[in-house]
Amino acid sequence: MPKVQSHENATGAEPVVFDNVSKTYPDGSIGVQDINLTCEAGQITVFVGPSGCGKTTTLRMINRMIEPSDGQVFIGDTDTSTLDQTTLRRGIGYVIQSAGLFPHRTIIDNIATVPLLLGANRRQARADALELMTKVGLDQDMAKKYPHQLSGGQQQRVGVARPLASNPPVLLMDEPFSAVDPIVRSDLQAELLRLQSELAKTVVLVTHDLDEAIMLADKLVLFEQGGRIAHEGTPEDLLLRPASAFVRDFTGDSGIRWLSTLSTSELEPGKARPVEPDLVQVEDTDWFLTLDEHEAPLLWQQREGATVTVQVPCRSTYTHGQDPVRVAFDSAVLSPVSLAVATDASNRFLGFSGMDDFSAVIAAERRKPRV
Ligand SMILES: Nc1ncnc2c1ncn2[C@@H]1O[C@H](COP(=O)(O)OP(=O)(O)OP(=O)(O)O)[C@@H](O)[C@H]1O
Repeated sequence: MPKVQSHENATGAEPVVFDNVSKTYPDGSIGVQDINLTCEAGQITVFVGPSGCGKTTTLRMINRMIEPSDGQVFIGDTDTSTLDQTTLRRGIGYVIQSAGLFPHRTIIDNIATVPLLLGANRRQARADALELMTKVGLDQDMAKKYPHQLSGGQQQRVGVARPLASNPPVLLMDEPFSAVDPIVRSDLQAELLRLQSELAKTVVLVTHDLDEAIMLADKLVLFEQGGRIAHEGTPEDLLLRPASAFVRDFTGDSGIRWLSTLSTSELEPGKARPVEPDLVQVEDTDWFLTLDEHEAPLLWQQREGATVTVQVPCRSTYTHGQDPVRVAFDSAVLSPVSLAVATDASNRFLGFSGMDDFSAVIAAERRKPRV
């Protein structure tokens, strides 16, 4: 986890600080009450919680799409209420669920919108936009296309690239990935983490998906009914040390979810005896794993001598050091010998990991001192 810091970080990102902030809507509805919270500079803070508990209200008070009724919101040392809204929003990127692109502008012009509005040189703005397309994983061939010619996931990548064009220190994301299918969604999540490791913005993100929150968050903020914060901390804090019964209920299956925060890099895949270039045996068993010509896992086989008696496809593997222990656990549960199949980033077979290996990682993690 990145080290917590409250002041401007090396990349110029600044913290967002809520000081006793409340919002009551004109009809008397309570949006949030007494929010005291720091979204640390250069980190991802994720708001989760049941519907109607104030996540979006809190997010939108940062760029003053919603004005607080009480209290102050700071970006760095600046009280946001002292800035005019245009100046404030220039420093804050905003990504929404449906990408919110201009339908009649090309992708490149969509991305370059804000720099052009601010008077940037057209050629430079477009060159920057092309570079950003690559950064968010979009093919530059798409530059001249219109939003409706792109898939939902591609549009959402443009939705992320557009605010980044003005290089804002703060990026707000309201359910950014909820309109796309699960596979695209996990690609976009991985892309966001990769981008963030490079850009280190102060990101504040709202999601309904607790697993997404656990994957992305440096700090998780769980809201509860009445617009109050039930618990804030690292994902591990919420999962293993819930502050209340509400937090415990909300984070159900917390032990399994916690495995999403543990790296597989401490596992040492083994237990495999090479038989032929494309065949390994699980040590001390009559089970074998066949490999294809690129050494990628292919089939589980049970053998009696040279006869294959059972054969099932190997459908679940984990990428060693890249996937979390939860993925390895899943692979073990789905394998006929209760062993996870480890591969390298090129999907080449590395070895097997078992429940005892996971237990060792969990025990080691539990022994680590808490800060
Ligand atoms: N414009 C408004 N006028 C009156 N009440 C509002 C308004 N916007 C939000 N609220 C109320 O404020 C509370 C918090 O709403 P908010 O949208 O912030 O919740 P949320 O946690 O983001 O919900 P969801 O997960 O459903 O998007 C709710 O009770 C909601 O009904």
